[in-house]
Amino acid sequence: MTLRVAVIGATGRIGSEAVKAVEAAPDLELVAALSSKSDLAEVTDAGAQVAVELTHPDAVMANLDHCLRNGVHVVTGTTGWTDERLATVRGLLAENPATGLLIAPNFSIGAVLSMQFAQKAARYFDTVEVVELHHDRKADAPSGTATRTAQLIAAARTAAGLPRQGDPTTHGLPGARGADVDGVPVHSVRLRGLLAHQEVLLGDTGETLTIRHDSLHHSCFMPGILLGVRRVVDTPGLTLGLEHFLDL
Ligand SMILES: NC(=O)C1=CN([C@@H]2O[C@H](COP(=O)(O)OP(=O)(O)OC[C@H]3O[C@@H](n4cnc5c(N)ncnc54)[C@H](OP(=O)(O)O)[C@@H]3O)[C@@H](O)[C@H]2O)C=CC1
Ligand SMILES: O=C(O)C1=N[C@H](C(=O)O)C[C@H](O)C1
Repeated sequence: MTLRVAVIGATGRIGSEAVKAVEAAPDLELVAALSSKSDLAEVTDAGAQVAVELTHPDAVMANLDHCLRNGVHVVTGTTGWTDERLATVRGLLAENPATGLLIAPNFSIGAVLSMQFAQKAARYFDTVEVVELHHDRKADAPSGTATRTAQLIAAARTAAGLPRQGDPTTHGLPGARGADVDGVPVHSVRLRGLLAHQEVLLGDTGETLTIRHDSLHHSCFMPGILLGVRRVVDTPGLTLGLEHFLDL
């Protein structure tokens, strides 16, 4: 029995790669491929069981609303998540309890591992900052990955009883110290030629630790997307992060 899959955002940088990956998977069948010009009804009309949603922070909520209300499981990597947005999708899922939603800030196995390593290291270093570097067409900053990484680090620091780290800056330009994500400074670089890269810099007396990950091609996200598609159908409710589908 093959799983019927729709890709929403099929003309995009990652969506076009996802189309190829789904088509190449023997256990999956691509039944719809949508762009910004498509009607969302194509997902349901095609009988999709799972939608892979890779669009834009302005579009994701309407796409999830349509899919979840119609019992279509969703795997999304689109960014722009806030507590309010998460509360909205939790509400939608409560109304459709048999349906699964995976929100993955990053589908690359290496990126997921680097986030886990950073979370593990966080308690041992008094100071930590995140630098993310992306291509020059990216709509959101900080990246979804960097935001999630900083949140995981901040939670680990709190659990270990570490205080919020101080900032010695008394003279500076606005933005020079990056965005504050739960007390962790996050710096965003946008540069033509890059794809997606991140460094977590941890420092304490006499030593630093740098955890770096580089995505060099969109193919790196495909094993994670395919894993998400196969697992989400048996995982009702919200799963936040691909790590929950990995045997880490
Ligand atoms: N979680 C992860 O591992 C990854 C996540 N991402 C995230 O995925 C998202 C897409 O990234 P990327 O592929 O680079 O973006 P692109 O701009 O290349 O592609 C966006 C896609 O979404 C479609 N789209 C845009 N607006 C709408 C809309 N209102 N309704 C329906 N479809 C729409 C576009 O259609 P059209 O061609 O018609 O404009 C296009 O197919 C971003 O949020 C990015 O951060 C990216 C890589 C990895
Ligand atoms: O826009 C991108 O390209 C990416 N977006 C995701 C993010 O914001 O973290 C994942 C990856 O970094 C690529």
